[in-house]
Amino acid sequence: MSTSPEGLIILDRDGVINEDSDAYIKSLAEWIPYPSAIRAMARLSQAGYTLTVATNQSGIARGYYDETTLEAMHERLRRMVKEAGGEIAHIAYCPHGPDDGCDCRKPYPGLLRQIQRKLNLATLTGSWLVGDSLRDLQAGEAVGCHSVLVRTGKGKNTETRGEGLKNVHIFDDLGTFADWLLDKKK
Ligand SMILES: O=P(O)(O)OC[C@@H](O)[C@H]1O[C@@H](OP(=O)(O)O)[C@@H](O)[C@@H](O)[C@@H]1O
Ligand SMILES: [Mg+2]
Ligand SMILES: [Zn+2]
Repeated sequence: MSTSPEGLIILDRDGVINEDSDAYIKSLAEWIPYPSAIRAMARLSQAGYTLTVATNQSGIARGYYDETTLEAMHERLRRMVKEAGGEIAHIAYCPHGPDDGCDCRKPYPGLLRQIQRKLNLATLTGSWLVGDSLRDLQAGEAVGCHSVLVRTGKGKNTETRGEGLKNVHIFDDLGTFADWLLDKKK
């Protein structure tokens, strides 16, 4: 099924799909999804939106966990969304640290360009970027996404700081954003 940019949703992971921690999410046991987020992902998927994930995972570069552990988290995420009736088209992650000079660590848009290539899209303009940190929104803005901030994870702090939040839709959580988007689609 081909995707239009407007039908593409790019989700940040930690703090949007699952609980975040200042100590990083270092194991499968520490990866605790928000039940409402899983349900929201299934609803959006069933409504025809293409779901993708773009996540910074500097914990790999820092040696806190490895890519096998990360993949186990993502397998569980894919399975939970599938069991709820939805699917995830692609999960893009940056394993690098802040000093590695990569182009995929948000706020750089490299992960979003990876998703664009994977889905064979000519542009990401008009897609939806949902995050809890300013760097998520900055990555999306760099490629023309609509910016959505959720108050879960670091989102409340991001909102309070207020910097760089022009033209940003703000919702309590992914489920509330899904309600709004699906209502808008009617
Ligand atoms: O929110 P996404 O992008 O899915 O993932 C964020 C995580 O990779 C971690 O990113 C770290 O930032 P630094 O990478 O240390 O700047 C910290 O914010 C951690 O609390 C957080 O768990
Ligand atoms: Mg996050
Ligand atoms: Zn990177």
